[in-house]
Amino acid sequence: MSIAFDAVSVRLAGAELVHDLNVKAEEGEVLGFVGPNGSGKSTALRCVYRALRPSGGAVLLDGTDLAVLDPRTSARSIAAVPQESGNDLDFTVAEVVELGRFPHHRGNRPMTAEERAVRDEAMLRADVAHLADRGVLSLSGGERQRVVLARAFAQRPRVLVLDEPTNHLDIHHQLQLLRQLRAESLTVLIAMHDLNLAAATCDRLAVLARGTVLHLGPPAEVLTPEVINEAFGVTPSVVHHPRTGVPQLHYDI
Ligand SMILES: Nc1ncnc2c1ncn2[C@@H]1O[C@H](COP(=O)(O)OP(=O)(O)OP(=O)(O)O)[C@@H](O)[C@H]1O
Repeated sequence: MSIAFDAVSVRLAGAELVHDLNVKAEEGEVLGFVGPNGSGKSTALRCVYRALRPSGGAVLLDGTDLAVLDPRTSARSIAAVPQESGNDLDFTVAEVVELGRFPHHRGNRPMTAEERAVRDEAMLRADVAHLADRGVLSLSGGERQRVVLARAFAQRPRVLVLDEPTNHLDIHHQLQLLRQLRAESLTVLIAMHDLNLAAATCDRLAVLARGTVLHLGPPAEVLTPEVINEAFGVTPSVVHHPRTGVPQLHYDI
């Protein structure tokens, strides 16, 4: 499924946080959102997983305005790994991951064996199966992040929205997640601060600044010293990965 921001703007507390946002992730594409702090990445993504409603324009799921879909319907297609999960109840890991099945349920039926298998597979994929019976409040930051990821996998979405999903993960789990995202036929919207990992992961990057897209294109086109300087006010040296050819940025400290 595709996701498009069609002239999206977001006003909150009298400020325009996002404006004139026009970008479309095609089915199966990994689209990265990069940009300085406060540039509107999270605000834009929150409109896709419906934590925020655009004040102008629309977010389109395969051409349909999300605003006309009931939340449970869109949640069958769109899963999110937000920056903060807001989960401060001491559920077990298995219980939190089960919540991912909620949009697919009718009423309060107990989980079927098939549903449990989906949950268990999601826990394995996010490497939290060994934590299934632990309370989430007792987990480390990275473990908790992987539980939220498992919940999103359990949702079996067509579109996955991830806001800085690697910020608590060790390098092993960062690479595991980013490889998984590339291997799936999911449409992925991902906000990232690590531009080198973004270059290796994303088909295209949207560079945001001051609430709108400054540049959009494949990593090799947008990760140039000029664009990085324009967006972040620092000038990197750009080299290319010796095996993959992906652009990688280095900085003088
Ligand atoms: N609820 C709110 N009310 C007022 N301003 C807000 C609100 N939420 C976000 N903002 C402001 O909107 C701007 C964009 O925030 P957003 O979180 O989208 O940026 P970001 O690009 O994700 O930043 P970061 O890289 O720091 O995570 C920021 O200046 C932020 O302070």
